[in-house]
Amino acid sequence: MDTQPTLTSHHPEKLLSVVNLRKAYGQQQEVIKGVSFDLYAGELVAVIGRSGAGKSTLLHMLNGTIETTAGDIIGFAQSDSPQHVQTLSGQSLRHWRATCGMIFQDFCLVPRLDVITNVLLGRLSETGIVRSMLKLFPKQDIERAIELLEWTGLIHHALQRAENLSGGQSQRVAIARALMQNPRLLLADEPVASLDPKNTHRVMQALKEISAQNIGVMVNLHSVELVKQYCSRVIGVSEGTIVYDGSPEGLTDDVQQLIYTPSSSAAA
Ligand SMILES: Nc1ncnc2c1ncn2[C@@H]1O[C@H](COP(=O)(O)OP(=O)(O)OP(=O)(O)O)[C@@H](O)[C@H]1O
Repeated sequence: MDTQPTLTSHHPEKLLSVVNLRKAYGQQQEVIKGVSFDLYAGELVAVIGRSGAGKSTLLHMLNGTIETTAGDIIGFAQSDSPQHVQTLSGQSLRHWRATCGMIFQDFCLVPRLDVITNVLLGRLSETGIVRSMLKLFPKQDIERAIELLEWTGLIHHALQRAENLSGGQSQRVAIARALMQNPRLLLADEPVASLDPKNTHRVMQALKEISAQNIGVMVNLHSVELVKQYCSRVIGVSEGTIVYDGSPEGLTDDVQQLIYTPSSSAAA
């Protein structure tokens, strides 16, 4: 599974600074209410909280698929000067989204295309739609896709249609597709929510290996057990604010109550 160079450093590279971030959908109340944190290369950060706490909204704002209402998201992941993600548009936004790969609960594969083409579609922004549809992928991209399918254990399914894969296999293809962009950050929105225990562990193990390759990984999870088993850091969100940011070992019963109990019942 040695597909990317391992870099070690005593000063982890900062990939992202989130400063006082806020989000309200339309005229509704804010669902993210002034959130700040930094994200570093090599971290596997879990975001946990009750349903509706704002976890998905947060992740989607980081890669620019949901607009922010206020605050700043500063990306350091591209080699040049820091970028204010919420001000990006057009090609620079597409470039940021490639730097900041994303996977989802429902995989978002193209069911009728074969597995390797789905992986290669991770390079769509570079290859272009016409070349991609005609499967005119550069040789080095095909080699990289094969490498990633070997790493995920799915090389024997490379020519099979994606619609015939199990949920766990589909999620691993989605991870491979995200890695085709050579991201510095990987955002995973409830990637194991629909998976059985065995596949859940396979996907979590894959995310851990990706973070060990000096990529910053941020994952929305509902299981504290998985957080403790796999993650290096956990951010607890309650009603749009961060109420805990620290090690998984620090998730005591009191801290979990703070994260998972609605403020109205906590006050009662
Ligand atoms: N497009 C939208 N328009 C209006 N409100 C929205 C929209 N998307 C999310 N919300 C609301 O924002 C709040 C936060 O939703 P979000 O999906 O970010 O929470 P979550 O913590 O990811 O929840 P879950 O764990 O159930 O996925 C919820 O109250 C939700 O109803």
